Amino acid sequence: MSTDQPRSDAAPAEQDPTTWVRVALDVPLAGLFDYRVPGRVEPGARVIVPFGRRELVGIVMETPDVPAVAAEQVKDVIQVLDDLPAFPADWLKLAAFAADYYQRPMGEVMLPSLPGPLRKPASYQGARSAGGPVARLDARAAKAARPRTSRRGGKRREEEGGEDMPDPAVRSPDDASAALAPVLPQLNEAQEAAVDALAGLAGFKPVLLHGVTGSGKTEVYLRAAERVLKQGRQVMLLVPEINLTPQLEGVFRRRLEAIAGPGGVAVLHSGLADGERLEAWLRAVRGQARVLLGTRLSLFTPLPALGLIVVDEEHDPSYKQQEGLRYSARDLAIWRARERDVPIVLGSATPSLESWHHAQNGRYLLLSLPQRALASAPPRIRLLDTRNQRLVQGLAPQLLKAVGERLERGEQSLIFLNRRGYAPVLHCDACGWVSGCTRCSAYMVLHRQASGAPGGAARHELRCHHCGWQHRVPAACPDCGNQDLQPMGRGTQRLEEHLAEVFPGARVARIDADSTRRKGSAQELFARVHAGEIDILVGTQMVAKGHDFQNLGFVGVLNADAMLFSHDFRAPERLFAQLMQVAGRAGRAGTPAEVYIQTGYPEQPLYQALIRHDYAGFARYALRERESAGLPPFAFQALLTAEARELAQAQEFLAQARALPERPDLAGGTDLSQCADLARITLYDPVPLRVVRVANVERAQLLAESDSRPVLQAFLRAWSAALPRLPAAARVRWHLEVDPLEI
Ligand SMILES: Nc1ncnc2c1ncn2[C@@H]1O[C@H](COP(=O)(O)OP(=O)(O)OP(=O)(O)O)[C@@H](O)[C@H]1O
Ligand SMILES: [Zn+2]
Repeated sequence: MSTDQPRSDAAPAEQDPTTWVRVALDVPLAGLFDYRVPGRVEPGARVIVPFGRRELVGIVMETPDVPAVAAEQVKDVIQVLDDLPAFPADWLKLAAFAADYYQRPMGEVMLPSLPGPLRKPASYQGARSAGGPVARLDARAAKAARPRTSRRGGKRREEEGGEDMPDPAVRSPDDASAALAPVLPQLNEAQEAAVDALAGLAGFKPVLLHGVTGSGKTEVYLRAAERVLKQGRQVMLLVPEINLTPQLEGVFRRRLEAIAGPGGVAVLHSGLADGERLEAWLRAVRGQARVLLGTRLSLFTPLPALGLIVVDEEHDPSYKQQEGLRYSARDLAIWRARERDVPIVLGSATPSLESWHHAQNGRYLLLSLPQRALASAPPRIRLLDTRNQRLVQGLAPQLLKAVGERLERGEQSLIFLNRRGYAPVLHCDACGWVSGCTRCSAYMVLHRQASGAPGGAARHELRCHHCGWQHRVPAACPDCGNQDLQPMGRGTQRLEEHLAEVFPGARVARIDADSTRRKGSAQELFARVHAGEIDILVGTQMVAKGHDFQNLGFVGVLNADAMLFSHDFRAPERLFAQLMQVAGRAGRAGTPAEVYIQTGYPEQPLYQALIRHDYAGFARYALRERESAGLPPFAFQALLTAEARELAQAQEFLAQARALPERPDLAGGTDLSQCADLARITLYDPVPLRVVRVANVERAQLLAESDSRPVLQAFLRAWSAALPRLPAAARVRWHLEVDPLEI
């Protein structure tokens, strides 16, 4: 072995027996890779291996008796990383399941799920590596903790029998609860019933906690979590986007650290620096943190004493990863709960139709919180029919009036518009020119840049939301020279500007992806809203999620109809959830609140269900439609997407993929009928994506469907293995998405 780390006590004279190891690597190639290592290595261990001209960190999956290729072709492992114990079997099994289910290589599941430093050979190499990132972190923690070790910490560390505890301040449940036990709110009847039902569960059981907005689902999670912590076990709490909801993080920390001790709650999300992520991950993996609170990526954290999983806002699309391993953290969480034989709670005011369907047919236990915890009534939702109205800057007069009234009463208003930028397109009245992106089949969006000097004129620029291309606003129409180019339509920036003009005394703020680009700025903006420093908030879907606003009396919704007639069959479900969620931000602390939705289609069943706050009615209607159309959850789907320089190439590849079941010759004789019940598989015609071209790449997709998940899975396994052999495969890039959320 060419390691530069002398192995501990192996006598050099005695030659270790060779072990063959089969290693998962994060490379876009299917399968595992064989290496040779002297001595014994367990599955689950990490190793550094040569791969082509690179060195990579991989994970040992198997130790076969003989290698898959001739022994003399097998290369040596460069280094066995023993700074962590081998990954446990249940974790390897989760990764294997995810890889198989989503049709991706094992290494692509496991390695990206680890904190960066653990998967970079460089963090173990060179003079300054000091035994690797884990050793460095532990050394730093031990140093920082030294002054305190003589007190409580010292004893505890001895008991644990190791110096590997970075946080010496972990307390036992008893002394913690005495010291900082928070005052718990008195549960209402429905909460009490839900908490009792959860306490009565033993082993795997998926529970759907359907609680209307503001009904106090958080309190139910907390009680359930506290119970599990008191049994000495760990809780995994998944949330959609933690950096947007620091308030929620605060509540969980305060309450659960009272039991799990300081350092007992680890928080993981993609906004953390490498070192922070490693530190939190390690605490969870070592069982020091007994609560893991995090976004979808936390799902893959090994947890030795897992006792409960909670998925908050389970309907949220951000649980689905949109690139690489396109997994659903919610779905994998259910699989993991089953494997570990622990309960899992899915919570939402607007559950996904999949989960609702399971709750209706008894596969999930349904628990309901039908009333708000603090307010006597839900907000009143009104539809403003925009058909016979004169809108000014897209706003109906009643809506402005409502904002004005709330202002006078000192209450906050939220105007929801799910379109960022100043205007979706710039336009020439004289010749009809519009600001198209040269690289994409989409418009360039007009954006206002933050003006330099206070009071200075705002500058505008054009940005493509698809490829990121930016350039200056042309001084004149590129086609006819007209100097009077006009913005068409409006986005959040223009709305913000207009509201500030209409209500000159009001403090107007905007929360969207642009205003929150800088790290920490979203938290700052939300903190200002919570502190009452904002009167009118303009925002995109970012403001709709989970925020517990205390003084929001009015919500106005613009442009909701845009999603009403989408070609995507899930659009109504998403729209209903979004509107219900954004409406649910109002009136949470008790004052009567109102929600106005501007629409040209007030008679639509979706809107009618919404004004009745009738999720169940909407779900019944939507599920009936899905069933009659044979759509999920009554069918199972996968989406094959191909990208190429020209659409025709992508289409050709998809056409071959579609023909493959009848034409085994297309992929060198792959007979798919041997692998799956083809009669139960439907392959639809390939279609171009709605935005066909992005950054000069053209895209098309093909939907595969079956009424049986196992049949679809068997088909996908064989199909995806054959796709690279199709004649048109060389000219395209393709990927397969199982259970796609957007079509
Ligand atoms: N039993 C209770 N007594 C008093 N206040 C409560 C109780 N339960 C919850 N609350 C308060 O009610 C408010 C709403 O609770 P929470 O934020 O958990 O709602 P939610 O169900 O998560 O809503 P959403 O789905 O809209 O996020 C919070 O301010 C919370 O502190
Ligand atoms: Zn573009």
